[in-house]
Amino acid sequence: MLKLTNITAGYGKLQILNGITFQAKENQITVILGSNGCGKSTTLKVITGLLKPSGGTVEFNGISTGGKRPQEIVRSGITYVTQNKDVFPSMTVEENLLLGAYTISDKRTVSRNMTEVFDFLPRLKERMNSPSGLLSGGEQQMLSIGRGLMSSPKMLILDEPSAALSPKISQEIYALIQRLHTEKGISILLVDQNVKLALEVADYVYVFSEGHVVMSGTAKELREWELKAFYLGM
Ligand SMILES: Nc1ncnc2c1ncn2[C@@H]1O[C@H](COP(=O)(O)OP(=O)(O)OP(=O)(O)O)[C@@H](O)[C@H]1O
Repeated sequence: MLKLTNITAGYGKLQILNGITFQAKENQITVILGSNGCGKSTTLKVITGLLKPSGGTVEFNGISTGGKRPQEIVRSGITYVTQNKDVFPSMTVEENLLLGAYTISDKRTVSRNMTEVFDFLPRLKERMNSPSGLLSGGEQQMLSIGRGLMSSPKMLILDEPSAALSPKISQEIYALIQRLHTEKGISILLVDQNVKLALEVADYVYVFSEGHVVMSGTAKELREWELKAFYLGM
């Protein structure tokens, strides 16, 4: 389980997170929602070690990740799939996938993970020798997720997995997210502007506003909460 307690963080003098407390439980899909600029990505940067919080604690499976470098956090089982599908366009699909295994030194594990990714995402196998820049937007998002899988994660953190994708492709990506959960047993923490799709897969939801958690509950509870219109524009 991932547990954040009273996290404060920001950029220079600008404080963005004003005491964030939440949990993402093992084998669940946890979703963070909230309007632009409320601190969702900043929270993910704190969890993944890219941004040092000014206060509070982050624990993964009972062990503090405070002070750990990003690659140590990846080794502990948390892998970040960043926004914008940042694949390297001139490198092939296979080469991009190999980059995701940068924390693993054992070649047999890397090769096994590659086989598992190709079994799980056969479309990537078909395109393994293509430059990644030739893939469609949805395939690039799939490749970003596949690259995340190369590090043998226990928890995948997905930042805006449906950003800039058509409704149909967004649905495909969400179906893939559910398979990660049900077929591979990977815990998921995701942030998305697509409230409808995110609520369809969520086990538990946190809503942020101005660097605070302002609501939390199951997706069903959240749908019923009358103030959702105010925070989520639904
Ligand atoms: N590197 C940075 N330096 C200064 N300010 C930043 C930096 N990164 C983000 N911010 C600011 O911090 C605030 C929170 O940004 P954050 O990316 O966490 O928001 P978000 O909730 O993920 O929003 P969005 O849904 O638009 O991605 C924003 O006002 C943003 O402009």
